[in-house]
Amino acid sequence: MRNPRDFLKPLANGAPAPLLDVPATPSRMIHFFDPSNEKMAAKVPDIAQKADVVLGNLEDGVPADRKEAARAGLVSIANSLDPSATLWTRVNSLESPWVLDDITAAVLEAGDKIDVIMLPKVEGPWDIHYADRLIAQLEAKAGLDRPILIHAILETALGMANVEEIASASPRMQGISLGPADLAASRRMKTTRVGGGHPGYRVIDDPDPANPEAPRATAQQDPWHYTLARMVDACTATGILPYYGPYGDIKDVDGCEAQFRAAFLLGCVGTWSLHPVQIGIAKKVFSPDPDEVAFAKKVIEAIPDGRGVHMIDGKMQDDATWKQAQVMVTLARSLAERDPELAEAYGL
Ligand SMILES: CC(=O)SCCNC(=O)CCNC(=O)[C@H](O)C(C)(C)COP(=O)(O)OP(=O)(O)OC[C@H]1O[C@@H](n2cnc3c(N)ncnc32)[C@H](O)[C@@H]1OP(=O)(O)O
Ligand SMILES: O=CC(=O)O
Ligand SMILES: [Mg+2]
Repeated sequence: MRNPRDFLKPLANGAPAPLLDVPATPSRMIHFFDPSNEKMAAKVPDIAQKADVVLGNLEDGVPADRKEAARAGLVSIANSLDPSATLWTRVNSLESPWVLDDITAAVLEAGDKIDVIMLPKVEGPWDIHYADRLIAQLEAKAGLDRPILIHAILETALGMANVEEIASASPRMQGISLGPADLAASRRMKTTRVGGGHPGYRVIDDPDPANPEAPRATAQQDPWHYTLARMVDACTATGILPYYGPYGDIKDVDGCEAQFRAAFLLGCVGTWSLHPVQIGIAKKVFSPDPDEVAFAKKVIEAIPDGRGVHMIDGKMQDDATWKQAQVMVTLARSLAERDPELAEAYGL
């Protein structure tokens, strides 16, 4: 049991007070880079002008002999990046030999520049409680005046079983991303991919009794549907934000767009981009379609108080569709405030 009156008190003397609400700044794409890779790191200042969030990755993808260089690179980039950029980091997992130094360096040496620490392989609320207290102690030591938030990656079967408790573990929680590669391994799924579908995971029409030899229509299904839908509910129910995650087939831009769109339609606010080409895909998908926004505006204008039943363009609209229209227009407005091109496309 935790005393609810203590929920918004800092976990260490001198640490900043927790936030009541997750900041609603756009995070349609969290662009990953390896801070130990000089070529990639050199591109970050430019990429930070295009991507909503840039993330210095210290975990998987960074070889063991470059973990320290990646940590040092993160601190150096944090302290030289344009302050208008939004910087996150992904630290190594909690059982690794690097994570204590990762979190310590991120908070003590760049804590005023890093908004969110992404924690991989979170298995239950105990992992969040550990990181929560540690970050509070370090924030107090660094004299920070705003809390650094935690973003969990959902990538083990146990984490999946505890997703609601993870989402509600602390007011420091910002959101959760799906980690389809590690989750597939943890679940013993028989795949060798980073996210996306699989040609073997499909449904097929029944045979035609009149013509049993005729070809049967078949279609690939989304193996992440259950996971994403449950994650979206856990996040939304607790006031934090849900994200898709990585799509590893960089050259398959259509597959990437389809996977991102499925996540967007289910309620995710953003995704990861692993390669510069995925930034544009994420921007296109996670910014609502101008035609949908125009229809949503029409619904709101036609039903200013959101009540009753109405026919608009041949479709029944009532209190519930009015709320959907509000979701669409609120998102469009928040993006339009920062992006003149979208403001024009949405007429906002
Ligand atoms: C399951 C998980 O945990 S996913 C998260 C961990 N993985 C990652 O973060 C992967 C990040 N991305 C990458 O490492 C790379 O994009 C790769 C390995 C997938 C592909 O890299 P490449 O084969 O070099 O791609 P490509 O040749 O198209 O790159 C073109 C340019 O973009 C740069 N680039 C590629 N990815 C990135 C990136 N994420 N950020 C910045 N620059 C990048 C390359 O350095 C290259 O630069 P150059 O033109 O100066 O030589
Ligand atoms: O970390 C991401 C994953 O898919 O695993
Ligand atoms: Mg992973």
